[in-house]
Amino acid sequence: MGTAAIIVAAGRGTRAGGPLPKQWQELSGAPVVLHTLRAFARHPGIDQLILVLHPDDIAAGRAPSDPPCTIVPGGAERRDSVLAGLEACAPGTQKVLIHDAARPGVSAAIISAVLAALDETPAAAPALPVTDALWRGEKGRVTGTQDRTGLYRAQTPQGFAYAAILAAHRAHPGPAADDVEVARAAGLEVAIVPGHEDNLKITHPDDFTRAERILGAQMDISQIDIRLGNGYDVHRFCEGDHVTLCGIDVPHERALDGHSDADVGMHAVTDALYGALAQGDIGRHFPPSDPQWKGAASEIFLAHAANLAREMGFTIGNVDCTLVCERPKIGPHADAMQARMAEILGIDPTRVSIKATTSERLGFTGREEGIAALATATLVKS
Ligand SMILES: Nc1ccn([C@@H]2O[C@H](COP(=O)(O)OP(=O)(O)OP(=O)(O)O)[C@@H](O)[C@H]2O)c(=O)n1
Ligand SMILES: C[C@](O)(CO)[C@H](O)COP(=O)(O)O
Repeated sequence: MGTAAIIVAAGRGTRAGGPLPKQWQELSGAPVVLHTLRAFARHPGIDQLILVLHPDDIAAGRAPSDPPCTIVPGGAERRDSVLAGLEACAPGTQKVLIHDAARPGVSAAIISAVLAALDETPAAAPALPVTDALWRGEKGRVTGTQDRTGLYRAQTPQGFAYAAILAAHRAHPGPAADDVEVARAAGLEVAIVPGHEDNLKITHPDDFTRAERILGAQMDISQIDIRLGNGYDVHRFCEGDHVTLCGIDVPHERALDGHSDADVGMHAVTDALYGALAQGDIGRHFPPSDPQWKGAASEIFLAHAANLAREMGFTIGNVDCTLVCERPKIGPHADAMQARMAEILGIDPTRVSIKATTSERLGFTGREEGIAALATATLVKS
């Protein structure tokens, strides 16, 4: 529990406007605050994550459950929220990073740079040198110029030796623009590490468009958790007049034998999802020894696997299923199977592929003793 990250998200975002405080508005498919939390959750140097929320947002049930974090009610001013977060750090905390939820574009490189600088100084923060000319102005007129030498634009995460910043915050008498100001008032030396333009603080309505662009560009493969799973299943033929494949009843002179409805395609896709999640297989979640699953519709299994994926924070990228049989012919039913599978999975049909092959009359499928199915599924968490 050596290094904590405190994400302050208890402001009301009045300057940004919108139907919800800025940290709850959607950006690239997730609330701003979730992008920020994930950036710290996936950094290997962070041991504990503390999220400071407005009490109204906690009461409204907005606190996220994934990534796992300690939820703390914030205060009226930013520094009240920071102090609440500091007080909630686990015993033994050595270093702490304090970051605005409103900066979702923070990179792993900035987090690493601040952490590394803390090995040398009790405080460190990212900043960018001012590059524009600076004026003073009044009533729409320039009234003077300001030398920009030695001026920086401060960003977060601002990092500190934990005990030192806790004591500094507890002792600080008045307002403070940021935690560096509090640290300096307590006499701490603060190192400057390079900030980045992409680490912008969403403050005004236009900033959402910029932040969306930045997050879109940042979504590189190294930041996305992609899981691949495979599934394989076989059911033998028995007496009957139809087979159920990928949720569709297909007329046939035989049926498939099984404990459930023997939907071999749906079972393979279900196992591919469980496999991608490293959560075993259908048998583990729905034991064949349990009589309640006798003759069960396989969509129960598929829906369970899809919901489990969502609960674990994944979206289903795609599924691809190959049915192996000489007969019945799958082609005429493939579109209906695709639509039904997509409906159960809760995804767009363009993400579902159902295809078939014969085995050239070789083996048990070639001899029409049964049907086999193979499936692949991808899951994505960003
Ligand atoms: N009482 C407060 C005020 C601010 N913050 C957080 O501090 C960060 C930086 O503050 P700012 O950008 O000023 O956010 P708001 O106070 O929400 O914005 P505004 O001033 O426009 O209302 C934000 O992530 C904000 O949620 C906080 O945790 N508690
Ligand atoms: C902490 C900060 O993000 C550093 O730039 C900034 O001071 C927050 O400013 P605000 O006045 O709360 O918008």
